[in-house]
Order: sequence, then C-alpha cells, then structure tokens
Amino acid sequence: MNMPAQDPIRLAIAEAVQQVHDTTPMAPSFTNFVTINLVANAQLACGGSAAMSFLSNEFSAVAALAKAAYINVGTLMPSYPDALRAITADLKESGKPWVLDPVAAGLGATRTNILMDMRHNPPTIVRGNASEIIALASMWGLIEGSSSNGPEGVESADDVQSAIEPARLLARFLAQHSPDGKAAVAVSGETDLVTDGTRTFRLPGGSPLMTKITGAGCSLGGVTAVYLCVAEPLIAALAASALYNVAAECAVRTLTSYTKVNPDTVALGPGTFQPAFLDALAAATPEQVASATLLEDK
Ligand SMILES: Nc1ncnc2c1ncn2[C@@H]1O[C@H](COP(=O)(O)OP(=O)(O)O)[C@@H](O)[C@H]1O
Ligand SMILES: Cc1ncsc1CCOP(=O)(O)O
Ligand SMILES: [Mg+2]
Repeated sequence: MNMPAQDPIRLAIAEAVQQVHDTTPMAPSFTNFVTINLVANAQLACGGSAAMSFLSNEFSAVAALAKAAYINVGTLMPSYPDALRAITADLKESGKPWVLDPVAAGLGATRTNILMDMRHNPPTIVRGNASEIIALASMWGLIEGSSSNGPEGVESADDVQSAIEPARLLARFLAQHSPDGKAAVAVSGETDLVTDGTRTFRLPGGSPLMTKITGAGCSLGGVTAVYLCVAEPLIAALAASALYNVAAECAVRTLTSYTKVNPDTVALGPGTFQPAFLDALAAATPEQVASATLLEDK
C-alpha cells in the first residue's frame, strides 16, 4: 500500500529536499570518467554542488569541508587502489559518511581488490543495481556463494527482487560499522528498493528511458551523497530514488507534449531525454518528491 501523505518518512524526505535547496551542500566525488559530467550536473540540478577529484590528498582535503562524499569504481586506473585505500581510511578517521556505487562489482581483480579493501573502511550507503549488490554482499562474505547471473559489465543481469536479502544483510553490516549505527542500501531497477536492514521500501516509477542514458545510476549515487549531507542514510537514499522517479516521469511528460506540437522535429529518445531529465531534477519541489509512490514491505 502506498504510504500515507503524512507519514514521517515522507515528511523527512520533503525536509531533506528542502534543506538541499536551502543550503547547497557539496558532496565531493571520486567517480568514473564516462559519466562524471552527468554526476556533477545532477548534483547541481538537485540543488547541491559538485567537486570531482582523483588524487587522494586533494579528495580528502575537499571531503574535510563536506558533510558527505561519493565514490564510484566504474573506470579504474593503476593509481586508484592506493588512492582509494588512503581516501577511505581518511573518511573513516573523520567519521564522514559516504556513498559507494560498486559499478561492475565482481569484474576483474583490480576492482575486486579495491572493493575487498573497502570492507575494512565501509561506506554508509551502497547504491547499485541488483547484480552489483549481490556481488558485493557475496564478496564481503555476507551471503553464501553468489546467486547472481552477473557481472555483465555495468548493466544488471539480475532483477531487484533477487537482491533483497543481500541488500538487507549488506545494510546491517554497514550499520554495524557506521559511527551512529545508521546505514542504507539502495538497489535500482524498474522498481527501486531501499533498506536500512530493518525496514524495506519499494519505489516503482520512473522511465525505461533511464536505461538508455549512461550514468543514470552513477548520478543517482552522486545525488544520494548530496542528500546524505543533510539527512540520515535511509532518508537520503529514499529521497534520491524518489526524486529520480518523479523527474524521469516529468521529463517524459514534457517531451511527449513537445512531440505532439512538433512531431516532425522532436523525438522522445535518449538524446532529448537527458537534458529534459536534468531540467526536471531542478524543477521538482519537495512536495512532489515526497509524493512519489513509496511502498513498505511488511
Ligand atoms: N526499467 C526501468 N523503468 C524505470 N526506471 C528505471 C528502469 N531501470 C532503471 N531505472 C531507473 O534508472 C536509475 C538508474 O538505475 P539502474 O539503471 O538500475 O542503474 P545502473 O545504471 O547503475 O545499472 C534509477 O533511478 C532507476 O529507478
Ligand atoms: C559505461 C560505463 N563503463 C564504465 S563505467 C560506465 C558508466 C556506468 O554508468 P551507470 O551504471 O550509471 O549506467
Ligand atoms: Mg551503475
């Protein structure tokens, strides 16, 4: 059942979106160079601010000024294992919450070594597609073996449903290692799933066009880090996922109305969708985000 309008979770989501609009929090990113521009633009569009860096000393200096940070392992370079080891140790020492997108978890020894290292200095939120969540939970020994069909590059080879238990176990592990005992895991797909290890929520909606632009998931991670600057992990993950669903639907509506006026010159495709989606991220009000469809598993 869709959660009632006045549920405290919805009020907290609206409050987080409003606070980001009011305070423009900066969440620095160490992210892949395929989608880095969309990550920064999405962080700006949602009302936050962005700072991208690949040097450990520079990243840690910027992170010291921020309330939360974002790490994404989508593309790797030889210097990254050492840099990420130093960065995650600094984040742990300063007690700074951060979001991990374990892009393509399970693919290649370097990525596996980096993600295995992170078990010792874990994030506050993990956001990934189903295959990535299953792979990370398996790698960290939280589930036996791996029921995953992946990894299949950066795309998911599994459905969200199959990642529920791995997501819950991962969230509990993160919470045990979090300074305030709070953490969350977000699994994206046709219906997103967000859990803090105790409560589990589903967020249907959005648009299949999200799978036709690169960086939808990466930028969702960056926006989650912006919300983590102002809210606890569960609320940050829910707010980002709700915003993405509302904005994707709004972008489709906008483009559909343009194609009706101008069917020969406007197409509803990935190229026009991405800028329309950024516009919709910027236009979404706290009330609209908090009104997204939100179901709780009981
Ligand atoms: N079939 C779909 N229908 C609607 N929204 C989707 C669909 N697939 C993914 N999304 C949305 O796209 C965004 C990125 O998710 P996803 O594509 O799973 O991440 P990734 O790019 O990391 O694999 C999320 O906001 C998710 O809700
Ligand atoms: C295509 C690609 N290759 C390495 S990282 C990357 C981007 C993945 O972005 P997303 O997971 O958001 O689709
Ligand atoms: Mg991804």
